[in-house]
Amino acid sequence: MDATGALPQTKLSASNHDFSRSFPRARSVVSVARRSSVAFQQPDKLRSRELLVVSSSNSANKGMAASGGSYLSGPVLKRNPVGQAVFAASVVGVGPYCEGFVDSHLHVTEEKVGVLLLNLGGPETLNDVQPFLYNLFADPDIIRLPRPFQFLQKPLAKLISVLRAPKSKEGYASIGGGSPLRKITDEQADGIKMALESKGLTANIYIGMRYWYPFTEEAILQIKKDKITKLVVLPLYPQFSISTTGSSLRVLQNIFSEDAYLSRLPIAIIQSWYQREGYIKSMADLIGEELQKFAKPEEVMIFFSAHGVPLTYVEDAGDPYKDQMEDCIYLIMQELKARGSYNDHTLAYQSRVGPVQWLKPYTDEVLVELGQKGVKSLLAVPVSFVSEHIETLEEIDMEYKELALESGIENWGRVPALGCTSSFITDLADAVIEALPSAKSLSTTRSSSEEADHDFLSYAIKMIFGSVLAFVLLLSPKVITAFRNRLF
Ligand SMILES: C=CC1=C(C)c2cc3[nH]c(cc4nc(cc5[nH]c(cc1n2)c(C)c5CCC(=O)O)C(CCC(=O)O)=C4C)c(C)c3C=C
Ligand SMILES: [Fe+2]
Repeated sequence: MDATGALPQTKLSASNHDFSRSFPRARSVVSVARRSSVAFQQPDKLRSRELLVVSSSNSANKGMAASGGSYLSGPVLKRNPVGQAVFAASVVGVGPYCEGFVDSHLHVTEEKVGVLLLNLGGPETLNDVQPFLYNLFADPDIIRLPRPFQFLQKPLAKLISVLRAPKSKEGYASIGGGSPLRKITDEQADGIKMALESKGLTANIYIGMRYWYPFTEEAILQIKKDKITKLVVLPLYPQFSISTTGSSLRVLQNIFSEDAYLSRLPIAIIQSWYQREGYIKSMADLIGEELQKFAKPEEVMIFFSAHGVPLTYVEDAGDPYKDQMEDCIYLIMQELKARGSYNDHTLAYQSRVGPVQWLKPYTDEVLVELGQKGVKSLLAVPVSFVSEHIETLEEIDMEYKELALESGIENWGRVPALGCTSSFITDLADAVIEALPSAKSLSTTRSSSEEADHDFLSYAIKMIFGSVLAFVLLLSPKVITAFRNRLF
């Protein structure tokens, strides 16, 4: 932290615009996870047999990689010559309950599984608001300056954070003086730990926030101290966006690539999980419950409101966020239909910041339109985030509700964020267990560096054109006025 309370930025790599390319294996994690929803091999049966341990030889690992991470054709099982000392329940290689392995010299080593939950973080007091905003705006995945202007990132972050702080503070003051995010994430972490334990996996759970305590950097230090031997990274965002999961993964990439221990640590990254059955069903449960609170549930318009991103993220940078969001809504609506609910629904994007265009339609505009069209009952569903936070508690519950009622909507409801809903937490635990066998160290994924170099060239060309455009735009008085109106 510097004097402003801001987190020192980690060094950026040349491939910083697209972390997922540097982790080509990570892309397949979700699909592997889905394919391998085959149950876990019954640990109890194995417990009663002779002890089995896995050879951690490279050939076994290669076999696993070649098979797309499927643990059924993965590591070679061996009888353990030093069995008595090993973990009786070890089912490594036939299931995800990785508890122990034998290294190439037949030393018994304990597998220590870690789960790193990535989240945004939020100011805990009103004094935290400005430094929190500084950290957010200093993130090159939040304000994407063309490369030649990146030296302006921190001064700009300082300026915007100072100017925006009063408005943000008002918002945080109205929800009790700070963000509830840390408390809720702590509870989710405890829930996941317990759910994993009930499924036979003991794991340390770490929380890594991007913009406030406990910072991702702190979590990684702890992971090192604890000598974790396998790590699953689980962002608490159902859908992937460059601005959220992408940004957090880039922090990880920067730290991991410069640390010998971390670059060898087998790691599985769950990049998005909105399509998991457990998540979709949990969302449908919550929506179904709230619908029942209306006098005529079938007449209620289901209004999905997602956090927006600037349009350029999707159109120029290839952010999959919009596609994933639409897919997510489709899956939730399918689930509701399967349960006999055929409500109308719509999706809009909220919380835009700054003078640029964001994903449309905008939540506030759609609410007004719906009211004018005669919609009388509306159920707001926050869908891009799984905890209550300022944008549910203040923006939706206060601002949008007021706007909706003013616009002619008479019956308003809001679905709570998933928080610690047990079916949801259980599903996240399942996601961890399913991802574990595909954990692979960063050092073995280095072959992607050539790809990154190539990307860098095309990125540099785009940035040169982008910088000229941005320069012209930044000097335009109209833009400056718009900026002032929107931000401050
Ligand atoms: C999927 C969720 C989120 C996306 C996408 C996202 C993008 C994004 N956000 C900003 C600017 C701000 N976000 C702020 C708070 C905030 N953002 C998210 C989630 C997403 N952001 C959450 C959960 C929170 C709240 C945390 C809390 O304290 O409860 C804020 C601060 C609040 C405010 O002043 O309005 C800003 C600013 C941008 C620019 C962006 C994409 C580029
Ligand atoms: Fe945000």
